[in-house]
Amino acid sequence: MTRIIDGNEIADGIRAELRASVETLRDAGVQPRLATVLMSDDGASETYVSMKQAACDELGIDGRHHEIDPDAPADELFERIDALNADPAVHGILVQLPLPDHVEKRRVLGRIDPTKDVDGFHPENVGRLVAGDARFKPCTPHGVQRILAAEGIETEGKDAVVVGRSDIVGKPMANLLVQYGDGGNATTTVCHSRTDDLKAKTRRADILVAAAGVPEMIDGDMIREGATVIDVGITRVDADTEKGYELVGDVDFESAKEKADAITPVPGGVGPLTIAMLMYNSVKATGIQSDVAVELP
Ligand SMILES: NC(=O)C1=CN([C@@H]2O[C@H](COP(=O)(O)OP(=O)(O)OC[C@H]3O[C@@H](n4cnc5c(N)ncnc54)[C@H](OP(=O)(O)O)[C@@H]3O)[C@@H](O)[C@H]2O)C=CC1
Ligand SMILES: Nc1nc(=O)c2c([nH]1)NC[C@@H]1CN(c3ccc(C(=O)N[C@@H](CCC(=O)O)C(=O)O)cc3)C=[N+]21
Repeated sequence: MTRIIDGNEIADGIRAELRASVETLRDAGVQPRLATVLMSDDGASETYVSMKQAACDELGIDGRHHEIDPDAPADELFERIDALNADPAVHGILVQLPLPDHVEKRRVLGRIDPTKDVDGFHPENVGRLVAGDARFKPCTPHGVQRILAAEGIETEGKDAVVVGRSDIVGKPMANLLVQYGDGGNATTTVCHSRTDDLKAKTRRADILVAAAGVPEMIDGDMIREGATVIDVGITRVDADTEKGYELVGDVDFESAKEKADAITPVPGGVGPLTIAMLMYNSVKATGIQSDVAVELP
């Protein structure tokens, strides 16, 4: 029987433990605070940011939301980041991506204080991750690692294939899978839009992570019998539903389920873990900055 992995359940468990970590900090007189910054009027981005704020509320983290007009000059965003960096009461800063075209992503990510960089996208944190000394693991790949661990799926010695090489999902995912230690030691292949004969690569995967953002591009025929399939992709597709859209993953769930031993659905798979691991990094950042020893799940 194919196992349908319940991301909400795994995320609930992590959040429950994080609540105790937040208590420890508050008992020590430290109120964890996460600033989210949105410079976009995209509906999906607005939804994600409000979900992050709701997760903060649930855990007792003080979530402060900042909005910047998408037409404003980039300097307005830089000045806001500088102010948040300088505010000792703010422990975590997340600038929601994507940003408007006139704002250079690299300059933004490099401007955030690396000890407050709860996304783990600052070059210092990327470097630490690659060097095997991660401070903040990027939330989505970290969440995928937690799913594999929770499901008892061993990575050591396995063939892992990641479809996608973005800075926020594909590259850090591949990096975690190839690291020494638990959740790593996999033989890892990274595929992208220029990959020749993608199917030949994905069919070798014991663990397949799909993060291309192309709805249902991975079907059962591209999956090895018995594989674990992790679907990171989320695309809003127009549909006759209350919201006017539905969420579609990169994996054709019905045909993939016939081949996979375990598979994540969309929604209810990786997404909830992304939010849980953002909370994890926010608690970790607070501990680092306040010098309070805090246990993390
Ligand atoms: N569940 C969650 O928590 C999250 C979900 N997402 C979702 O994951 C998906 C990926 O996000 P993100 O990494 O930011 O996206 P990007 O668009 O930044 O990257 C997509 C990657 O997929 C590759 N790709 C695109 N088309 C193909 C193809 N036909 N075959 C092989 N590779 C392909 C691209 O290749 P190339 O580099 O050559 O262009 C690129 O490397 C999106 O659907 C996004 O919404 C993202 C973050 C969190
Ligand atoms: N700086 C930055 N950090 C991010 O972590 C970041 C970002 N920018 N930009 C966009 C992507 C996307 N992302 C998701 C978070 C939660 C769900 C999630 O919880 N999804 C639910 C469903 C959500 C819904 O109903 O729309 C699920 O899959 O079950 C999905 C995607 C974080 N991202």
